[in-house]
Formats: sequence, structure tokens, C-alpha cells
Amino acid sequence: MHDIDTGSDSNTLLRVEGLTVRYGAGPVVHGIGLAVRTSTVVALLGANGAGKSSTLRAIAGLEPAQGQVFFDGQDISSLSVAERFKLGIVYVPEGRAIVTDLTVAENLKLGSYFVDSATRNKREQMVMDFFPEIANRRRSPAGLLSGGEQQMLAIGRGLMSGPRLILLDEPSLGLAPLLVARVYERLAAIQKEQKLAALLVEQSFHVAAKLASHAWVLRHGHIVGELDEAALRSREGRQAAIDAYLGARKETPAADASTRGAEQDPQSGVHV
Ligand SMILES: Nc1ncnc2c1ncn2[C@@H]1O[C@H](COP(=O)(O)OP(=O)(O)OP(=O)(O)O)[C@@H](O)[C@H]1O
Repeated sequence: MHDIDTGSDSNTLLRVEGLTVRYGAGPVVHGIGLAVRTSTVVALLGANGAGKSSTLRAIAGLEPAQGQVFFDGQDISSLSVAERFKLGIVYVPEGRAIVTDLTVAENLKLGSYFVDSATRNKREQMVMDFFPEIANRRRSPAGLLSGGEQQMLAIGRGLMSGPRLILLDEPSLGLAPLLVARVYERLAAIQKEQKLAALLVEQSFHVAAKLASHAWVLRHGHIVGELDEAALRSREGRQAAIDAYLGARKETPAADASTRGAEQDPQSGVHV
């Protein structure tokens, strides 16, 4: 591992260049680049199978990949998952992936394997403060938690290691809108208090815009667009981006757009 000049400023925590992921035949992620600054949340958006999870998993070191990943100015491309984890890169997988037979407290312990018990206790308290829903379920098997609570536990487990960068793979997946809102409220509170940097993967523009200040759109493994904060915050900006990048809508009357809530586009499967 050696210091290099990534061509980015000192606030850049993660920089990915020419990242390519393949599972056998052709690549599913084609030489993409993106960056995450310290204390900011950015999103990677796209429909099913666009390559979002593969990108996150490659950054975490869970999938072999070509290209370069820089963390805090260091080339970590050849580091193992465990080495990246120790540097502070934590992946929170899609589908919650908690251990259902273990209790809530035991699941949290899994996320803090390397830390001393005083730090672990302090972090567990912090997680419980963020997620009171699971605080009184410490001794319950995690499998008995609701979907939303399991997602909170998965995020909580990610926080137990004291990450510098959290890679969040579709935290809204399979949750009812009210629970999505609750999980995102908590994520916003955590981000604000912990000054965490996060790379968030979502299918839903609507959901990602609650938290992210910048987003890239991935389509068939290629980055086909970028949204700044203004585009993410405005319904018209988001809609224009969706139309341009995904061809999701041919024609969208402005009056319609102003009254529409989150819904799924039948052509692209993207939630807007
Ligand atoms: N372990 C694997 N082996 C073979 N192919 C895979 C593997 N994981 C993913 N793929 C394929 O790679 C492509 C990208 O998948 P990926 O899960 O990264 O997309 P995604 O954008 O995260 O989709 P989703 O939102 O549905 O999770 C898909 O065509 C998928 O079938």
C-alpha cells in the first residue's frame, strides 16, 4: 500500500477509478469512476441488475475487480476485505443479512469483533439510542424482529466497528414506505451526529434524495449520468434526469409531476 496522488482534494475519502467487475463472461461493471468526500452521503442509482451491488461489493473487497480504489489517498485495490474493514470501510448488505438465530446483542457484537469491551459497550449504547425499536429487544433472536427492525439492526451492526465509510446496499429493500421513512430518518440523524461518509445504493431516486447530496446513475454497468444536489432535491430535476438517463418516461406533464408521489415506472422498474 502506498500514497499516491489521486488528483482529488484532501476532502476526498474514497475514489474509484476504472472499476470493472466480471463474473465469468463479460463485465457487469464497466470501468466506472466515482468519489465520496468526507462526511457526505452520495448515491449510486439504477434499476435491477444495473451493477450497483457489484460495485459496492468490489469497493468493500468482496468481489475481485480491476481498476483502482483509493481510500484516504492510499491505493487499497489489492487489500483484502478484512484489511479494508480495519481501515474503516464497512459494507451493510442488501437483504439485511443478519444472523437470525443470534440475539440482537450478539449480532451487534459481530460488528465489533476487533474492539475492546468498553468501546463496544459505548457503541452499543449509541446504536440503541439511534434505534430505540431494537433497544428493548437485546435478548430476542434477530429473526423475530420485523423487516424494518432487522434493517436497523443491520445498520447498527455496521456502526459497531466505528466506520469511516459505510456502504449501504438498498436499505429500503422490502420495507413499507413508512418504515423506509423511519430508517432514513435515523440514517440522517446518524450521519449528522457521526459525520459519517456513506455510499448508498438505491433503486429509488425518491428515497435516495432524502439523504444523498450527489448521485450517479448506473445503467448496464455504465455510469450514464450524474445528479448534483439541486437536481436531487427538485422533482423536476430528478424527473428530467430519469428521462434523460433511463428513458423511463417519454412525456411527463408538469402538473402530473407536481402531484405524483413515489411510484414505480413500468418500463425501467425504477422508483421515482
Ligand atoms: N455472484 C454472481 N455471479 C454471477 N452473476 C452475478 C453475480 N452477482 C451479480 N451477478 C450479475 O451481475 C449483474 C449485476 O448485478 P448486481 O447485483 O450488481 O446489480 P444491482 O444493480 O445491484 O441489482 P439489484 O438492484 O437487483 O440488486 C446482474 O446481471 C447479475 O445477475
